[in-house]
Amino acid sequence: MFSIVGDGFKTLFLQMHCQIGGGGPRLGPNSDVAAYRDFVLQNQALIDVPERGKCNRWASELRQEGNRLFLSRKFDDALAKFNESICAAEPGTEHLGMGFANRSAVYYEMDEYEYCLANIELAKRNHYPEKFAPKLEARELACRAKLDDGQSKGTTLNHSIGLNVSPNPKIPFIADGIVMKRYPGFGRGLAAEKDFQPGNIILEESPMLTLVGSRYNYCNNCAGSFQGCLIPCPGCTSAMYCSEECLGKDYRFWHRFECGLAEKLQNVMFGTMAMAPKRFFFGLTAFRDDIQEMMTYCEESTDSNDDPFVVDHTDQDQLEQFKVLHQTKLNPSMPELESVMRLSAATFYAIFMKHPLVKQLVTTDSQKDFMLRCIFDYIRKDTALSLDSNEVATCTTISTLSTISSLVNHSCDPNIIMHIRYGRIRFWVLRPIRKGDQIVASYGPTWWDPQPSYKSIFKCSCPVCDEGSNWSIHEEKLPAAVQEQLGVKIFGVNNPDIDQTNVLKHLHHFFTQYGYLHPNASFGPKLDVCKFLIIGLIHRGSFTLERAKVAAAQGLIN
Ligand SMILES: C[S@@+](CC[C@H](N)C(=O)[O-])C[C@H]1O[C@@H](n2cnc3c(N)ncnc32)[C@H](O)[C@@H]1O
Repeated sequence: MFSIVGDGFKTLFLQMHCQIGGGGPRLGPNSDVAAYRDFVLQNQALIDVPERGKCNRWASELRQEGNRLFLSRKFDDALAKFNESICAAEPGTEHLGMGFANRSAVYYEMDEYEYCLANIELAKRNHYPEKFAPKLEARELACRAKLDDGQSKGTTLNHSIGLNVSPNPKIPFIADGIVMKRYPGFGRGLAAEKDFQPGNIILEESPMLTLVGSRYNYCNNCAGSFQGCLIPCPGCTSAMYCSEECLGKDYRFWHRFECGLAEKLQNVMFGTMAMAPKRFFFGLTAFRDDIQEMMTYCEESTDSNDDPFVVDHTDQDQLEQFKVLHQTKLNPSMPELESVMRLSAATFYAIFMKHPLVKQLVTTDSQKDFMLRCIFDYIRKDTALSLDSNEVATCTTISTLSTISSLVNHSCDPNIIMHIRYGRIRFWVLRPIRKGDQIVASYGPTWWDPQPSYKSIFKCSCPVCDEGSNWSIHEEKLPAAVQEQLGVKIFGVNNPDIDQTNVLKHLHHFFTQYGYLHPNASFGPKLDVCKFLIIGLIHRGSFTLERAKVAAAQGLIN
């Protein structure tokens, strides 16, 4: 789970405990969430922080900081600073153009010429000052010369990172032959109805909702992390997007409720719990802003189907997807978080009820009560349902909520690698999956890397942790032929001259051939190698795809 906790939330939490000691209202883990709401409404002053508006002076200061980082060749940090400056710049002023131009300079130094040209274009379209135009033109010419000289980092993939097996006809982003099943001890999960082989990519889903702690490195809609292409929300300083399409979609389903409240929301954030209001407003939008209709559906359909495989995903019907997600029956037991969840729901309620649009849509007492309870219900469910990925480079956690991928359960002996980044969730088969197997990913720990510090909100029922199962690591020595093959593969992985895609192919071939010896202790490091190779391929592949998109938009390729 996400670890960011806002200062306002901490202050409110302390105040709640002081009041208990001082004879104030007793708010305990079982108190009704309405009592928490009343407490927050009485103490609103404690969480009220001002919003930061667009300001060119601030944009200029941020650009100077970015320039210093650029000169020290800290390019990623410089990009984040320039992004912050782009967000702060007042629309229609030269400060916006200057931010994009500075970003183009970073990309030139990183030998990312397509991204550089894209930013030069953005600078020109956004009032870049005439007096500096020769500098920008010189950079553009130099960039084109580099590309003409064949110095692009590449716009074609030599290894697909998309679904590479036949898709489900109604859900094109998941392999055919996968269904939802209920598993004792796990709840819902994904089951294979046919065999899958190592190397198969069996899911490539765009998350329905995302949550990212860092505003200036990721797209506010899809959580894509292509800093070089991010454009700002024209209305606030807190959201960036990887495309006009993401900007439009996010505005419609979420950002119109969040825009102008970002600082207040950040101040009361308690990790993944911030996903809940997002889900609520996504639902409200799917119900065409008709809170009464949404309320009637949510209150009357308590026994509806929670199997997302019944929904036809080809027509991208957000209402159907919302409905099936709403039906999730998960009710995790988290006694230590009960008060926090209630307080969190109440603070979100108090903040959103000040938004003019929310005030206009949510008017009666019963509608207000529904909004409060719905956000509380989603906080509880989404804490369990969200899938998280930790980004080491930016110290950020990306949380996602989706109809299909959120069904995947954890096992310390995973058969897939789950990768969440660049606006996509991918499931990549690691070791052979047989018809009837549950498809399981690791949420963190594995048998070869148990991660003692890992804390989970559930007691793990996977075969490795379940004392009743007969799962155990085989310590016996492997046959000579296998050992020899393992040795060769390790050599291949460490050798920079060998194409990693081929090494991955060999490793997959190895597991297909000798997978029956799993879980042998000697396999652990190889599974780890597979994991890193897969992550590396997705990383490079995603950048290549993005570079190709940027190049096509520039007319550099067809
Ligand atoms: C991302 S959801 C997976 C889908 C979920 N099982 C469902 O019914 O919707 C994660 C939640 O599933 C359950 N879960 C996943 N892996 C588990 C495991 N190894 N042992 C027990 N429960 C597990 C926990 O409730 C966890 O919070």
